[in-house]
Amino acid sequence: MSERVITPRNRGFLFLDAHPAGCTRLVNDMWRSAAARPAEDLGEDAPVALVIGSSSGYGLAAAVAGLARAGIRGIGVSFEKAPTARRTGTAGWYRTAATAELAREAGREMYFLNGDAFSDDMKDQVADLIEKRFGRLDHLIYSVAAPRRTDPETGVTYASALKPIGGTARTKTLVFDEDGQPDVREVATEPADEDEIAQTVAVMGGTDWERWVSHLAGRRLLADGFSTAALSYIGSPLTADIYRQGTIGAAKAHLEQTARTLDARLRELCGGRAVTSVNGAAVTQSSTAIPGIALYTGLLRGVLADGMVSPVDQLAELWDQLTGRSPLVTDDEGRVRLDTWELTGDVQDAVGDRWRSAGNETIADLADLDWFRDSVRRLYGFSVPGVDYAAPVETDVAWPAL
Ligand SMILES: NC(=O)c1ccc[n+]([C@@H]2O[C@H](COP(=O)([O-])OP(=O)(O)OC[C@H]3O[C@@H](n4cnc5c(N)ncnc54)[C@H](O)[C@@H]3O)[C@@H](O)[C@H]2O)c1
Repeated sequence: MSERVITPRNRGFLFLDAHPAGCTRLVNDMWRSAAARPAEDLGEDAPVALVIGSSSGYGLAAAVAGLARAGIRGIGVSFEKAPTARRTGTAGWYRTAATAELAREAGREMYFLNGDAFSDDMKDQVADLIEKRFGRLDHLIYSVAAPRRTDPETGVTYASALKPIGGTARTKTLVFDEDGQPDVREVATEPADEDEIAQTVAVMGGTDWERWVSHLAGRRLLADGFSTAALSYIGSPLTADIYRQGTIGAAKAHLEQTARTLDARLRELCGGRAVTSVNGAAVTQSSTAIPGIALYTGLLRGVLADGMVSPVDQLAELWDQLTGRSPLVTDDEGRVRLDTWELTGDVQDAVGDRWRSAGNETIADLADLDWFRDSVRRLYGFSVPGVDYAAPVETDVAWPAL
């Protein structure tokens, strides 16, 4: 037992500790929101799903919406750090424990594995578990965001870069100083060289997703009608230089091309499907690291307020499409578009106007800064309504047992 009061300590958008009670409460709130049309208990017919990146952001939304709404059972994979004597566990550690508890209460068989999804060892562990417990896999959601990937075949480690391609990008950004005051600045990012582009594609492109599907197909675990979706982002012209036209955009283009190749293979192999799911902007640990995205998301919230569609609501829609509750609709590039609320002309015009006039004097009126600050803190379980932060809390929470 190691109960203590946890106070937030941060450097910029990164916090050193996470609050277990806050993380748990957020997962519970997501569950309630996704279960507006709860799934019936399908027993042995319940879809078997694998969610890779299940502890955070869109992957967590996939796991929670899948369990609460689509009635899935299956496996979640993520890479999180355990609590130690000095530090709490990572937020994803506590969110995974909370997700597992909700799955248990709902009577859904769900296992969580902690380790490197890029490794062959993790692919073997997952395949063994599917074989032993479920016999088949119906759905795979791929939602990994990582700075590095070691290729298991060569041992080479690739690092992703967040840079423009072809020329220097100047973008406005939003940071907060030590007193929490907003600071809108312009930053210049030098263009990536060919090697940085290739390395980013090697980390965040479709290679590992394709390896997962091939691995599971090789073990004959893909059910008839198997479907898989990998998460992607397009985003606004305002962030295009650094995002969609930049190194990460090259990786997303590779991911989307991988989807088209996989789709053709799976149709032939098992009547299956592979798509990318293009989702809207959300405050996550990964997205706050991208220059300009914090400002953009704060302004977007300023324009849309509650009209922003949460990750769990977007993923509930994705599950409806993957499980046949509603038809699977793709654009002409084979992508499921859950980002249309963000990219309408009206919304982009309004965000663009605000972006151009954003400065230190105007930002508080243009962006929803309180929402943005709270959203960042909530990534670590802080600023969650209803949690008593003055009370000691148990940090030594066990990873869900297999
Ligand atoms: N945040 C956004 O605005 C946004 C919008 C649209 C699409 N997306 C896409 O969603 C996907 C997930 O991004 P996110 O923002 O939810 O990220 P996130 O940082 O919130 O979550 C990343 C997840 O990946 C897991 N992970 C990282 N490295 C791993 C490894 N080596 N092995 C196993 N698991 C690992 C983490 O544990 C975590 O569960 C990405 O493809 C991203 O491009 C994000």
